[in-house]
Amino acid sequence: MLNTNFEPCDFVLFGTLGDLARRKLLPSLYQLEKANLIHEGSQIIGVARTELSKDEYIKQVKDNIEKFTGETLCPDTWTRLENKLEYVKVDMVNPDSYQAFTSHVDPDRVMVCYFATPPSIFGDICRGLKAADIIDDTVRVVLEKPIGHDLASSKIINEQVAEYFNEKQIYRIDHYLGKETVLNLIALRFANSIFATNWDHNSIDHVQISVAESVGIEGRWGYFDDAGQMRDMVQNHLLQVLSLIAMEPPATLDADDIRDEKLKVLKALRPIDQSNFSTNTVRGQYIGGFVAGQEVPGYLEEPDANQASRTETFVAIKAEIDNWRWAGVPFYLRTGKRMPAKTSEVVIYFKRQPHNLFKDSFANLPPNKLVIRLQPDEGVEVTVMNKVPGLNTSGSMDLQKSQLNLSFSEAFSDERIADAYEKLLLEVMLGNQALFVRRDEVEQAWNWVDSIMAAWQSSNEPPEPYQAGTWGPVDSIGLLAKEGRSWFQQKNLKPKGK
Ligand SMILES: NC(=O)C1=CN([C@@H]2O[C@H](COP(=O)(O)OP(=O)(O)OC[C@H]3O[C@@H](n4cnc5c(N)ncnc54)[C@H](OP(=O)(O)O)[C@@H]3O)[C@@H](O)[C@H]2O)C=CC1
Ligand SMILES: O=C1O[C@H](COP(=O)(O)O)[C@@H](O)[C@H](O)[C@H]1O
Repeated sequence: MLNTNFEPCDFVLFGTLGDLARRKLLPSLYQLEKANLIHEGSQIIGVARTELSKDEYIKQVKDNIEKFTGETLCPDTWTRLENKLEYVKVDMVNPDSYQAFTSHVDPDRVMVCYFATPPSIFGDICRGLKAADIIDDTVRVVLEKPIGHDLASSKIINEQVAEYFNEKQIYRIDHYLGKETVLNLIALRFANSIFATNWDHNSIDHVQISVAESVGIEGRWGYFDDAGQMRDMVQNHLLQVLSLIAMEPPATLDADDIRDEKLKVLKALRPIDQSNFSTNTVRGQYIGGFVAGQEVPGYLEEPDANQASRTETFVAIKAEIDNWRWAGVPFYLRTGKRMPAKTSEVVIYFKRQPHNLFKDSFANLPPNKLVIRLQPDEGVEVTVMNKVPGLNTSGSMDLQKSQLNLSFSEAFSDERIADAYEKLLLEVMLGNQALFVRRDEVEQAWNWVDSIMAAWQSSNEPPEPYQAGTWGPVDSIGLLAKEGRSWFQQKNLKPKGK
């Protein structure tokens, strides 16, 4: 993963006036500039179809950065960033209009083209770049998720881009791969022999991956209703996290070594189809309720809602990985909107001790748990049993469950936790693909998800309602309860928006 390619580049942001660019990408570029991580010779070229002067664009960028970072801008950082900004109006579906932008880019340096646009025009952008004769080996393209709607449509998009760029030039974003705590999964697993040697079916009973959101669909009915929680979260973020937890040790931290191992996990996922979906999946849709004491509407009462929608806003799945390491170890996945709090964690439940020496104080010794808090309150916690200090006359040893707790904000209080997009934008500028998803991974993930969605569709059953502000439909509790297990519950959670 080591890379010293810190060199000037032309960073071209297609869709610079859109929601993602305003909320995430431009604020992340500001933070990178603040940390002196954008080469002084680089420039940032915003592209959209609206007529704007450079000054108007710069003003919009400044307003958005202030709004979405919530910071008063550092004058020196802003001046450096402002001097790098340029705006070009391009109608991205018209190849002739790309000439407008050739005079702004330097053919002798790396060009990063970030496609923050609907995926339906990724192919048009590639064609336009070709028409303007600015494609060569130094161009990198960044593709936003979701890549397609299913396997077939993702193949079409991937093919369209592959006509112009080879896989080494393509950076597919999954912003979970830029989260510090997700990256830490690699460190935790492979830099600590205590975990590395206990990471399989001999030691682990089951794994839970939960990504709960307290927000609803944030005014994105059009996009979300077409996608649903399965395509929006499971196909990408949850399966990427699962792959990092379950993969074999890669030979090195090079991009393809890691991606080869993740792909093997995705290929080993046991198919869920019409024959087994009802015992292995639960889907839900929120109805009105209360989140953080505030009344919120149900999914079908959201603005622009189609009352007949059967789109799922919650998914729980029991996934199984058919390989040597994970035989018999369920991976329970759960994600939903309008849950009581925004909280994501991976919980590894180790197996119980084979024999209980402490029956007098603990009839059932609880299993050790490794809790990896992805967000918020990022950290790692191990639940252990220990002796309660003190003397007694009974001859028994009193035990107590305790936590070994590493909180990132306490342990690294001098370090700011960077937003995932900051990390990913930096990596693409450095030309490191390790944190980006390869085409075969995306397609394999779609393959698994498509089969579940087809089974749901053929069943013709609606999603199970759950009240906003709860942890999802009752059946999701049953998914674990029928196997004598229960979902991990974080304590002291504070509801928090996006
Ligand atoms: N928003 C989010 O939170 C997330 C978004 N994504 C993905 O990021 C991508 C962008 O999403 P988002 O920002 O929400 O989308 P928006 O619709 O808000 O923005 C799209 C941008 O693309 C430009 N655009 C669209 N069509 C054309 C065209 N024919 N010619 C020129 N410009 C065009 C628009 O320009 P103009 O403003 O001038 O009309 C606008 O700047 C999508 O692929 C989405 O799935 C992924 C994760 C989260
Ligand atoms: O990609 C997406 O992710 C967000 C959740 O991301 P997080 O970093 O806030 O956990 C989700 O709300 C959105 O619907 C989805 O498109």
